[in-house]
This record gives sequence, structure tokens and C-alpha cells, in this order.
Amino acid sequence: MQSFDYIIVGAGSAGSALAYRLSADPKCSVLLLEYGGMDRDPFIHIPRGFAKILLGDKLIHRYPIDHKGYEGTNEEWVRGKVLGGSSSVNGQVYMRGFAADYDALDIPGWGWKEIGGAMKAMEDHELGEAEFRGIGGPLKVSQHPTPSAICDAFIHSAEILGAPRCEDLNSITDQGAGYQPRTIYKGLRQSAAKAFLGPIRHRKNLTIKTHSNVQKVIIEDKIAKGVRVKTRKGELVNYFANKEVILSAGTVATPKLLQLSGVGDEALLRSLGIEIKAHSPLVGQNLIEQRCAMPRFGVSHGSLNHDLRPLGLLKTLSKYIALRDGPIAYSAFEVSALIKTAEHLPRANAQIGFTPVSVDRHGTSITPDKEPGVLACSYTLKPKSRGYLQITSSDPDAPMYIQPNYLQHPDDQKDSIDLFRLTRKLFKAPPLQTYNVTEMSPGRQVESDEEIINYYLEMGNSALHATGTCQMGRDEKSVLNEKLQVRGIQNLRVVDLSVFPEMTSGNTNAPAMAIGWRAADLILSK
Ligand SMILES: Cc1cc2nc3c(=O)[nH]c(=O)nc-3n(C[C@H](O)[C@H](O)[C@H](O)COP(=O)(O)OP(=O)(O)OC[C@H]3O[C@@H](n4cnc5c(N)ncnc54)[C@H](O)[C@@H]3O)c2cc1C
Repeated sequence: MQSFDYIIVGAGSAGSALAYRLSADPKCSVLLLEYGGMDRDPFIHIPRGFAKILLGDKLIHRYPIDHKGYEGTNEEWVRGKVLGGSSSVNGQVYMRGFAADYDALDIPGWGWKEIGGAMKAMEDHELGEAEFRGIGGPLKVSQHPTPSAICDAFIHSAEILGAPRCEDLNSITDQGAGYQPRTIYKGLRQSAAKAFLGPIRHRKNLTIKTHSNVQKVIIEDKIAKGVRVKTRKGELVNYFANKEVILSAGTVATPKLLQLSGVGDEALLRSLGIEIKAHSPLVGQNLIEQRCAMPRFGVSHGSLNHDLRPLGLLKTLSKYIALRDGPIAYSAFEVSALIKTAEHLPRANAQIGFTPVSVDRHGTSITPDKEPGVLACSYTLKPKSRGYLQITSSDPDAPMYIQPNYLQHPDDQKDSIDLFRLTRKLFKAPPLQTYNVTEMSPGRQVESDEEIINYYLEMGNSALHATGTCQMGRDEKSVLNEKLQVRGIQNLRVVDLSVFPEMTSGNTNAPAMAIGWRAADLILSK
């Protein structure tokens, strides 16, 4: 019988940060279990390699969603299936969210003081130390390295619309635009695996087992005893925890594991023949996800399309190999604006990412358009719509049912319509107009409110930031208490992005890693 003090399920953003901190104490043994394999694929480490990774299945979990009324789009959510989890396949945009997001949670121990402190402690930021920006931590963060005239024009245009230029997008409290902070260092991705697991793989008290598909938590007498794992060879193996089992499998897979283990809505579990260990009806509920519009614009010059098309790509690749620089070394967006869709708002409620590369994201090709173009990715930051997800069978390999309920709330519809029009206005502002910007897609057939919403739903994308399905809170109904312990079961915690009851403003890798970092304080102070 193999036992460890702590078993962490999922070596993603949060799980890797947590393993780094828990195993710092040589007296405590940690088992980190990951569904996917080691992060050896070179496309993981080349920053723009994610575009290729996302076309395949090897490093990706694929979860079909129910996109009501748009079934023909066959949409699915993707998540990382490899050491580092989604941080090994993501766009490397590094956004902390507003301090006010965390304070508004109003959950003791999870305000900006603690989360800002966690982010500061884990960072080694190129811009140097500031009030809540850290140096000397394991995670290297850098700024987009190569300012360009067209990116400056985007920033200037955003400035005209009220979002002033700033040096560090993560320092703003209102609205602003600037070059993108990124989890990239010297031209290489800084995944959570690279940052947190790389330096500690030698620790004798840390065991990392890849290709370990956790099937369920073993719960006896309302105490989590261990986990059942399906190995690569299909064998079932049990591991036991002396202290705790910690689920860090992400917003989709963690509620799935809870439900498979008998923690969830009693009626659902009973209907699937699963023995109930704790009735917790909010497991899988409160699913929050942003919906992006991705309009493409033609420009007269300044686009990088040519550098990433077959002929130019050879030169670009040579430059990358020689200098670790150039468009292949960039994050998903070179610049971003955090912007308000209405003046009265206290702070930005929307994000517009910008890259001087245009790709038809609905094709199977990742080759940019032949004509010079640029792309925007616009989404509102804190949707009010709520979806849910649930297992459909007691078989761990059966597909999940995922209902995002995108833009169901009337406020989300209004804000998204305003944002779409604001994005168009931005591209018509004088600085960008020096590039003779013309809208390639969606173009003039999308004008009315209804057409805009339809465009978001039919042609848009998930922002891939889903949150909230195992929410913590003071309320007895919430899945977790403020220490991330599963209510109704002892020795079981959740530590990943599913724990936040609300979305933070912006991308979610930094918040997920900070959750892992912060959780270690709570676990070790027990
Ligand atoms: C394609 C993509 C692009 C993104 N771009 C950005 C970006 O540019 N910037 C940003 O800030 N955010 C981005 N995000 C979002 C961000 O990366 C995630 O929100 C964050 O990584 C979530 O962290 P997590 O720890 O909750 O889950 P994950 O990092 O997804 O980790 C969960 C881990 O659990 C493992 N797992 C799942 N089920 C099991 C099981 N049964 N047994 C064992 N292991 C299991 C998974 O394989 C995975 O490794 C992106 C996400 C994706 C998918």
C-alpha cells in the first residue's frame, strides 16, 4: 500500500504551485498525479507553439459543450493535458486581475492583501519590484519585448477612448492600455511546470506520476482516504493519503471527480447509481465563462502575417532559433486594453487583446491570412450569466455535460454589444486609421443588436477562463469553506480555479497559480 501525506490530483497551474510549496518541508511527502505526460514536446516551450498544440489531441483534454441553438458549431472547451496543465498550452498572457476583484469576494483570507501577496511572492518580474510586483520568485514574467508602430497605434487609439497608456497593465486600478506582461522568458514559455516543478523535481519527498488518470476519491465514513488511479496500461491502483487529498484538476475535471466520488447533488448522483457521500448541490453549478468576439481587420502595412506564412516562416524560424526572438516568441496578444464600455463604471469591465496577425480561427489551419491583417479579441470581464456542468454516467471515461449559458443575462448582452461597437470605434480611431484599417470579418452584415449577439455566439469563442464550479464561501451551501475544505467530507480540499465564486478581471493563469500558492499557507497552518 503506497501512502503519502498529501496527494495532489492535477499538475496544472494551481497544482504545480501547491506542490512547490508543500514539498518545501522535507518532512512531508507529496504525491502529484497528472493525467497527461511530461512536458517534453518542443511546441510547449516555443511561445506561439500553442497554435499547433491546440490542433491536436496529445496534450489537450477536449470537452464538447452544449451550445444551445448553435449546435452546428460543434464547440468544445480545451484544457491542458500535460505537466503544467493549461499553463503549458495557454497564450501566456499574464494578468493578475484588479485588487478590487479579490476584496469584493469578501471571503476572509482571499482579499488582495493575501492574493496580491501570493502573486508578489511567486513572481520574478522583469520590471522589478513594486508594491504588488515581485522579484526573486520562481515564476519569470516579462513584458512584450518588441514595441512596434502598429501596436503603439492600438495603444494610442485606446488612449483616445479613455484607456491611458501604462507601463504595467497589471498596475492599473481604473482602465489602461499597454504592452502585454507574459509568462515568457528569453523566448521560452514559463509554464507552472517549468516555474514550480522544474527546480524541485529532485526533492526526495516529492513523487510525480504522469499518465495517472484519477477515477475517484476513496471516501470512507466521510473521510477522504486516497484516490483510485487508472494507469497508462489500464490498471487500477490506489494511493492513500495520511493527511489530505487535494483536487487541482481544474474547473471542469474537479467537479467531475467530486461527483464521481459521491459528492454532489443527491438526486443526480442517485439517478446515476453513485453512492452519496455528501449532498452538495452546488458542485458543478455557478459555471462562469466569458464569450469573446474576434473581429479581423485588413491593414495596409504593419501586419506580421507574411512572417508567419510558409515563405516568411522559414526566416522567422531561423531568427527564433538564433536569437529566441521574433513573432514566434510572442504571447497570444502583443498588447491589451482594459477598458470601460460605459463611463460611469468604477473600472474597466472589458478587455481587448490585439495582435498584428490575422487568422481565421474557425478553419483547421493556423496559417495567417494571405492579405496583411490584424486581430482583436474582445470580451467582457465579469459575466453575470451562469452555466453548469455534470457527469452523465458513473463511468469516469463518459463525456461530461457542459452548459455555459453564454450571454444569457441581459446585462451580459448589453455589455457585449457595447463592447463590440467600442472595438469597432477603436479601430476607426485616427492612430489606427493611418493603417487604412478595413473590417474583414464579420463586416457590414453585423450591425443590429441581434446580429451582434448572434455573431458572438456563432462566430465567437470561449475565453477559456471558466471559473466557479466548486465555489468557496462562508455560506453553508457553498461547496468549500474559506479554507477550501470540501464541506461534509474530512481531509479533502479543492485547490484550482474552480474555487472562486466570481471571475477575476482578465486572464486566469495568474489567479490559478496564486490560489495554489495561497492554499499552501492554509494547509500548512492547520
Ligand atoms: C488554450 C488556452 C489558452 C489560455 N490562455 C491563457 C492566457 O494567455 N493567459 C491566462 O492567464 N490564462 C489563459 N488560459 C487560462 C488558464 O491557463 C487557466 O485558467 C489555468 O491554467 C487554470 O489552472 P488550473 O490549475 O485551475 O487548471 P489546469 O491548469 O487546467 O490544470 C488541471 C490539471 O489537472 C489534470 N487533470 C484533469 N483531470 C485529471 C484526472 N482525472 N486525473 C489526473 N489529472 C487530471 C489536467 O491534465 C491538468 O494538467 C488559457 C487556457 C487555455 C486552455
